Amino acid sequence: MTETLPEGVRHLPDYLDAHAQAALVEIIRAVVEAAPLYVPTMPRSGKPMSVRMTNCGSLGWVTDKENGYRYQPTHPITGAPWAPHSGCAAGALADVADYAHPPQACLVNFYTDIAKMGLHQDRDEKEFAAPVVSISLGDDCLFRVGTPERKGKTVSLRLTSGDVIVLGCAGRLAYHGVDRIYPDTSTLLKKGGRINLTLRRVTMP
Ligand SMILES: O=C(O)CCC(=O)C(=O)O
Ligand SMILES: [Fe+2]
Repeated sequence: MTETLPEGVRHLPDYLDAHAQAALVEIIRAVVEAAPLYVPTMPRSGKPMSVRMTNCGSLGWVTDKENGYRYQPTHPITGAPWAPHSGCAAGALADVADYAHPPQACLVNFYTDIAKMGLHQDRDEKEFAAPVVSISLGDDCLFRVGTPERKGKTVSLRLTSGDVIVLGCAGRLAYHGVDRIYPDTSTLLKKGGRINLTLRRVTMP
């Protein structure tokens, strides 16, 4: 099956080899130890998301009932500053992004077998000239991506461990989401599940 992706959306299959994936998992393990995964909740409704999250970098993306979607320099539960994302895949952004400045936020999403993420735009940043770069690790998922219009046509593609998705230029505000996880499709994570790292530039340089 060949996928025709919406304009500005790039899929780089097997971008990270097995060694690079394992190294990244070790880095994420340390990130999660310092900044535990927490259950994000939706603005206003307070409905819990099925994905658990943490961040590294100078800014982290968080959400809760009271204050909604935002970036902040500290963990919402522990209050501690996020650990720097030195080495945490920041190189990937530099390599694929055609953007001169480093990412500030590295969002870590953890999906169990039943977790998913509804169709949304990444638009809490001030700088849309920088692409969003997203890395998949662990179990496969069914990723859906469309256009910057909510009702635009979408295409679905299966992402596997090591794949990278880039949302840039006309695709920077493309709607996207994760419809499902395919359990037990990777042995990278000992307890299974899927990790997604999303690297973003937040402020204007
Ligand atoms: O898990 C993914 O592949 C997408 C994550 C995402 O879209 C987000 O965190 O904004
Ligand atoms: Fe997103």
